[in-house]
Parts: sequence; structure tokens; C-alpha cells
Amino acid sequence: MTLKDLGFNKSAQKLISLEREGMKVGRVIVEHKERYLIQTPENIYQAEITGKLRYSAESRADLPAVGDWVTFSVFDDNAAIIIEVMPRYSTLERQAVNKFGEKQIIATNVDIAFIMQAVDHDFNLNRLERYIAICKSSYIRPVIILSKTDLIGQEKVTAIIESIHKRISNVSVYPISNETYTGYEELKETITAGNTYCILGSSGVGKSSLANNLLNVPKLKVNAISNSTSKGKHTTTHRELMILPEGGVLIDTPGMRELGIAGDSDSIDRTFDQISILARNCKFKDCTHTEEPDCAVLEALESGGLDQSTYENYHKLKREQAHFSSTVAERRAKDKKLGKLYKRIKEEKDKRR
Ligand SMILES: Nc1nc2c(ncn2[C@@H]2O[C@H](COP(=O)(O)OP(=O)(O)OP(=O)(O)O)[C@@H](O)[C@H]2O)c(=O)[nH]1
Ligand SMILES: [Zn+2]
Repeated sequence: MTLKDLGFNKSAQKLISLEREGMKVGRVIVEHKERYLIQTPENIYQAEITGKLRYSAESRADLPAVGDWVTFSVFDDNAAIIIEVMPRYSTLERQAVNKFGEKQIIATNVDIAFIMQAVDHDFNLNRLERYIAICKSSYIRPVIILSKTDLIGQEKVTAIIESIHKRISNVSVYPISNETYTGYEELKETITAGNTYCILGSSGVGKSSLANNLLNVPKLKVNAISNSTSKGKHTTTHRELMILPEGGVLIDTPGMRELGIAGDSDSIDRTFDQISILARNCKFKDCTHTEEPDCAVLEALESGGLDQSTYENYHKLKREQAHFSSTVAERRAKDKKLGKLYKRIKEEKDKRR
């Protein structure tokens, strides 16, 4: 195995130097309560972080996450201490439920996300757009996978693909069936060594089935593994970062199951290409496309050149975004105010001495 097999590609090379004297470089494959498994081409290490790293971390985001490249040193046998988390070229995160609106990292250094929707009742263009927005704000390339094509006719599949292309540009769509393996050849051709992948989508769309099929895990074996882990055995078999047999790395963490919007508002604009192109012709540069005169977006909406649902989804995402960023901004402002207050109190004290 080489570092490339573990996903060390050009994007990583740009940020990460491997010249670390006396230290090892590896990739985090499991994170659980500040305990980690690190994989190198030769070995897997159980690791903790240095006290320095813990205390200098300003938030959870500064601690290692699955997908991170880290430097570490080894003391007896397989025990290791993580010294440094290397810079990330992409970060998949979600708005955590914690009170500060702090983002929670789901995985890092992911190149491509397979956004999965089933062609039966799960199919929903707004939700697709939402996932694409998440990917773009995370610097991850989205690819759409339509699953369960065995449940409907080819004509309907074609119609769904057309409806996607009408709303969403520059994203490839792969129709597959996990039952009949239809579409797998085309999909596998896009998977290349050195890249890291993840699968996003609602519950029940077939994410585990896809992962198992890509990993060539026989169905029976999946059950055997989950049985042994539920008995509380030490779970070295449990990995959240796996190497695909034909090359490429797949990350599957529990956090991927539920995602919200947590990104910059630009990413939404980038997703809604059509709207941003129209917006260039709005009279006002800061047009919100809601009530302004000479708004090119509203005009397109009226003339039918812009889909009503695209327009509504755009505003919905913007609102969520605004809500999210205001909580973070408010917190920052509060911290700043507190900081000033502490400083003033200290100054007053010093004066009195
Ligand atoms: N007919 C059909 N059924 C499928 C296909 N893919 C998955 N299923 C079935 O759909 C159900 C859910 O599949 P999973 O792979 O567990 O879906 P998931 O997205 O991992 O679901 P969560 O674990 O809840 O997130 C299972 O009963 C699968 O057998 C498919 O392509 N065609
Ligand atoms: Zn406008």
C-alpha cells in the first residue's frame, strides 16, 4: 500500500509536506471521543492527541477528524500520539445542534460526494440542490446517483434525469440499481485511485447497499460483522475510511446521515447558476430579488424563464443560511465584547494598584 492508495493526491500534496523528521504521517480512519485510529501504508495505530494540541484547539474543528492527514509519533508497539493535524483541502461539516451554532466536522479531505436519491418516492429536486450547495461550500465535487432504477421504467428514469439537467448544470448523473447492478460499470469508471469519496442522501435510499457493493462485501458478511460488534467486541473491524478494491477511498461516518446547510452564502449563488447569471442584469448590485425595481430575476420569473420552485428554493436556502451565520456572528461579537470588558476590568485593576 502507498500513501496514494490512502488518498494522498495532488490536492493534498499542495498543502502537505511529508518531510517530517522522526515523525510518521498517516490518515485518520476512525474518531471516537478523542481516540483515533490512524492508518499508514504499513500499519494501523491507536492514537490520542497531545495535551498541547487539545489545549491550543479553539474549537472542535481544530482537533483531528476522519479523513485528516496527521503527523504522529509512536511509543510502545501500536500506541501513538498525534502531534499535528495537517491543513485540509475540503471539510464536510454540518450545523451541530450545540448551542453556539458551531459547525461539526463530518469528514475531511473528501474529493467527491455521491449525492444519492432513489427514483421512487424519495426523489426531490429541492433536496438535491440543498446537497449540492453543501458540497460546493465544502469544496467537494458533487456527483448525483439515482438509485432503485429497477423500481420504475427506463422512460421515467430518463424523464427524471432530464428534470435534473434542466434545474442543475454541470453535475453528472448516474442511474443505478443496487439490486440488479445496473449502471455500476459506468459509475466505477469514474472512481479513481488517490481520490476520496463519500455518499450522502436520506435514509433508505441505498447508501449502505452502494458502499457494500463498491467494497465487494457479500451481504452475509455484513451481518456477521455487525453481530460481532454489537456484542461489544473490540472494534478494530470498524472503519470509517475504507480503501475500495479498484482504488479510491470511501469515507462513511455516522454524521453523514444527516446534513444541514453550513456554508458561505456564495456557495448558494454558485449552485443557482441561473439566478446568479440573471442577477448580473439587476439594477441594484445588492438586489435581493424580492421586491426591487428592474430585478432581472423577478422578470425572468414572470416571463417563465425561471422556474418558480428554483426561485423559492433559492430563498429558502438563503434564509437558512442567514439564520445560521447570524448565530455565529452574534457569538463572535459577544466574545469580542466580553474580551474588551475583561481587558477594561484588568486595566482598571492595574490602575488602582
Ligand atoms: N429495489 C431496490 N431496492 C434497493 C436498492 N438499493 C437499496 N435498496 C433497498 O432499500 C433499503 C434501504 O437500503 P440501504 O442501503 O440500507 O439504505 P441507506 O441509504 O443505507 O439507509 P440508512 O442506513 O437508513 O441511511 C434496503 O431494503 C435495500 O435492500 C435498489 O437499487 N433497488
Ligand atoms: Zn434582482
